[in-house]
Amino acid sequence: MSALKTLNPYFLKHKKLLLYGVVFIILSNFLTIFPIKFIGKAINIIAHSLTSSDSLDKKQLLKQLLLYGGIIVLAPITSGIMKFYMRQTIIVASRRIEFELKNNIYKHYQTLSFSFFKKFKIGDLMNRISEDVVNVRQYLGPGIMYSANLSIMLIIILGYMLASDPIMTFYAILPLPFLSYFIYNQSTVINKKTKIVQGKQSELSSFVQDSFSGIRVIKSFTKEDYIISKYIDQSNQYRNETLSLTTTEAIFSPLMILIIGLSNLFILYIGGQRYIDGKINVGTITDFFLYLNVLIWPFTALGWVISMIRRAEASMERINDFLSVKEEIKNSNFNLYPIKGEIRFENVSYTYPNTGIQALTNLSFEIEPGETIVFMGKTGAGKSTIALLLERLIEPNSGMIYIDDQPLSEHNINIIRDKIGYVPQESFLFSDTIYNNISYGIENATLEQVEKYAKKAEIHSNIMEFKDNYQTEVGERGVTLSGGQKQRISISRALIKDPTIFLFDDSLSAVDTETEEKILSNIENDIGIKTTLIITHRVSSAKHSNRIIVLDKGKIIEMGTHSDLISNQGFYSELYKKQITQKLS
Ligand SMILES: Nc1ncnc2c1ncn2[C@@H]1O[C@H](COP(=O)(O)OP(=O)(O)OP(=O)(O)O)[C@@H](O)[C@H]1O
Repeated sequence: MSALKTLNPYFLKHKKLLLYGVVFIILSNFLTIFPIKFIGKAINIIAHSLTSSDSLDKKQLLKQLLLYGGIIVLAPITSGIMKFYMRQTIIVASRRIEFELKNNIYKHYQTLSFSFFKKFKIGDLMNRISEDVVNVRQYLGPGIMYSANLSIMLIIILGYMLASDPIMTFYAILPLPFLSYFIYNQSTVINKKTKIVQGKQSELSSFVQDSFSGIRVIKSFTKEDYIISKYIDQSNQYRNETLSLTTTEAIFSPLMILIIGLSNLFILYIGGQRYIDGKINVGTITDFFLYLNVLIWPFTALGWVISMIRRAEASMERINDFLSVKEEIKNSNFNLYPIKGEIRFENVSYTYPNTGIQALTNLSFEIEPGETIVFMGKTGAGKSTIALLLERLIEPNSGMIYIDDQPLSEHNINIIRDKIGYVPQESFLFSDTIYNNISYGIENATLEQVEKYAKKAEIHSNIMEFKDNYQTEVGERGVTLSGGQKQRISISRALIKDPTIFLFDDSLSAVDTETEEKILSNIENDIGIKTTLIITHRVSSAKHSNRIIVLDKGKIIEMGTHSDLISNQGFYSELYKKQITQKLS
C-alpha cells in the first residue's frame, strides 16, 4: 500500500466530498437493511390473520400491514436517492483526482530532459498517463466506495442478523468469505488474461498499421504473401488468448451461483430445523433470505476491490517511478538579455548514457557572431550531437560550451532556446494547419508574417496551390506533404522566430540543390550578423560558409575555408570531387 500513499494529498484536498460520500453510504445502507425486518413482520401478520377469526383483530392487523408496506416501499426509494448522492460525491472526487493526477504527470513529463524521452518507449510513457491512471482512479472511486459500503453494511446487517438468530447468522455467512476469495482469485486471473489479450490486440493493430504505412515497400518487394501469413499467425495468437479468457469468464458465473446457492441451502436447512424446533418463526427465515440477498453484492465486491487495489498499487508504483525522476537540466538564470551569437566549444566530450557510444571527444572550435559554419563528416560522426549540446538538450560529460563568453549552463535556457532557430533532421510537423505549424514559435503571428517566411523558405507557391492554402491540414506528422515540403515548412518555422543563431541539421537534404541555393541565399540576405551552423552531407551548402569543419568519430579531422580544404586533399576534397562529377554527369 506504500505506493498509494502518494495519493494522500489528493484525498486531503477532496476530503469534504469523500466525507459526504461516507455519510451517504451509511444512510443508503441503513435504508436498504432497515425495511427487511418489516417484510418478515408482514409475513407473520399475514400468517396470523389467516388463522384469526376476530374481525377487530383483522382490522388492526391490516392497519399494521399498510404501515409496514409503506416502510417497505418508501425506504428503498430513499436509499436509491442516497446511492445517487453517494456516487455523485465519491465518484466525482475520484474523477477530479484522476484529472489532477493526469495533469501533474503530463506537467512533470514536460520538465524532463531530452535523454529521458530517448530512454523510454512512447507507448510506455503513454500508458502511465492513461491505463495506469485509470487503474488508480478505479481504486479511488469504486474501490473506496465499495470498501466503505461493505464495512458499513456488514456492521449494520450483522447487528440485525445477530439480534434475530446468532446460529443462523453463522451458517448464512459461512460461505461468503469463500465467495470473496473466489472473486479475488478469478479477477486476478481475468485481469492477467485481459492484459495478454490487449497486448496481442495492440501487436496486431501495430502490425496492420505498419503494413499499411509500408504498403509501398511491401509491394515493391512482393512481400504480400509473407505479410498475409504473418498476419494470420498473429491473428491466431490473438484468437487463442481471447478463447482462454472466455473460458475463464465462463467458469466465473456458475461457480459464483453455486457458492450463493450453498448459502441459501444453509438458511433453508438450518432455518427449517430451527422452525420445526419452534425456535424461530417463518418471518425470520424470510428475513435471512433477504439479508443474504443484500450481503451477496458487497462480498462479491470485496474480492473485486482487493484485486483492484493490488492493480492500483502496481500502477501507482509505475507512476511514482516517473514522478520521482528529477529534472536533469535546470534553469537557474531568469534574466532577460540579448544574445550576440558567439559560440565556443572547449574540449567537449559526450557519451550517450543508454548505449555508451562516445559521440564527441575533446571537441574544440570557436564561431564568431555572424559567421556561417558548415559541419560535415560521415554518418555517425557526431554532428547532430553538437546541435543537441548547443540547445542544452543534453550536457557535456566534460569540457565547456560558451555562448557570448558565458558558460552555456549559466545562461537563461529559455533565451538560448528561443534565440536558436533549429531545423531538425527529421522535419517534425504537428497534426495542424500549415499556418499554425509555421507560426508555432511566436504568438499571434499575422498571415503576412507567415507568408514572408514561407517565401524565404521557397514554400509559399507550393502552399498557394493547396485547396485551403495556409489553412491546409498537414495530417498526422505531415503525412500529406512531400519530404521537401515538410523540410521547407520546418525552415519557415525556424525563420519566423527571428533567431540570432540558425541551426540547420541536414535540413535541406530533401530539396534539390537549386532550391537549396535559393533558400540559403534568401536567408543570407536576411541574416545580417546572425550566426549560422549548417550540418550537411552536401558540398553545395559549403559555398555559403566562412569555414567548414569535418568530423570523424567525434573528432575534428579538417577545418578551414573551401579552398583550404580542397588543397588539403582530405575527406572534403574527395567528397567535393565526387559530388561535382555526379552533378556534371
Ligand atoms: N539518442 C541516442 N542514443 C544513443 N546513441 C546515439 C543517440 N543519438 C546518436 N547516437 C550515437 O552517437 C553517434 C553520433 O551520432 P550523431 O547523430 O551525432 O551523428 P551524425 O554525425 O549527426 O550522423 P548523421 O550524419 O547520420 O545524422 C552515433 O554513433 C550514434 O549511433
